[in-house]
Amino acid sequence: MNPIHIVVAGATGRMGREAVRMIAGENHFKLTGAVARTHTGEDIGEVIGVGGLGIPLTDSLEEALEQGQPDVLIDLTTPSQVKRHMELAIAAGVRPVVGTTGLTEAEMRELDERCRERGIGGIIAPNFAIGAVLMMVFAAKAAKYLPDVEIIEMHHDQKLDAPSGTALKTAELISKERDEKKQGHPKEEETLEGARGGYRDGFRIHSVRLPGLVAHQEVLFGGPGQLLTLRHDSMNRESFMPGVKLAVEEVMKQTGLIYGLEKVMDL
Ligand SMILES: NC(=O)C1=CN([C@@H]2O[C@H](COP(=O)(O)OP(=O)(O)OC[C@H]3O[C@@H](n4cnc5c(N)ncnc54)[C@H](OP(=O)(O)O)[C@@H]3O)[C@@H](O)[C@H]2O)C=CC1
Ligand SMILES: O=C(O)C1=N[C@H](C(=O)O)C[C@H](O)C1
Repeated sequence: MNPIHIVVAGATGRMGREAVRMIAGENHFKLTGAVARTHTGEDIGEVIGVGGLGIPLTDSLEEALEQGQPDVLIDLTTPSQVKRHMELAIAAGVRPVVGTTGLTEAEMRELDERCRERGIGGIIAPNFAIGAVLMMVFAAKAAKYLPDVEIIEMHHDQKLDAPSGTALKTAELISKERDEKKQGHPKEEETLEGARGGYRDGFRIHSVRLPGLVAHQEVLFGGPGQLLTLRHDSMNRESFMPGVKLAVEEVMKQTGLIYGLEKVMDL
């Protein structure tokens, strides 16, 4: 079997360097390019401390796509770059596997059309940690029977977007399972702006940012006399790699853009 050729955008970042390590450790994956704004020309393996991989960093995804002829782009960059990267990849017939958060629903619809026109698959996974995907799916099931819910997501203080992609995806899955319901007291008033969090389909999402955190989420359900708490913790970025590997394997079999890893899992 030919290995799947992969370019990583954001290869020097917290997630990107884990992805490069994961690819280097899999016989059926081959790294063909690495993109970041810094360290141009340096070997990505040397930059992340795993020894030479023979892949120089470039600051141009266009160049990495042309030279490496990859099958898959793994994008782990920033909300401001991800759409342009996906457009470039799809136009070149390269399947995007995207962990970068911050794309709007309208942007995802447009990118889905582009994938279909090109006859290729793409996967956007707001969270690659298998445990986090299970938490989201379990939350949707719980919401059917315990419709009063609030989400608390907690991340490191370098995160650019709030709420997290995981919280938004959890909210979307919950909203599909329960009728819109306005929670809390009808006369409730905030005496401190933002105290009740962001409002979405009748419920609240709260974002915490602190040094020391990695990626954590609690989904709290309340009913008369009872509470159910679903919680997931990523202790490090290695936790996301089995999901990245699964997404790369699955994207080769799909057509159109898939939003959420649960759609390629047997759940
Ligand atoms: N789906 C999931 O499971 C997960 C998703 N994420 C998401 O992944 C993304 C990356 O997170 P994280 O690794 O923590 O971020 P980092 O800030 O650590 O890394 C960002 C990477 O993107 C590169 N980059 C930034 N701007 C550009 C640009 N204009 N062109 C090319 N490369 C660029 C940076 O390169 P340089 O250093 O040279 O600037 C760096 O390599 C975020 O959106 C985050 O929310 C994070 C964890 C899990
Ligand atoms: O920025 C992060 O770190 C993470 N981002 C994703 C999100 O927004 O949900 C996934 C994970 O929570 C880590």
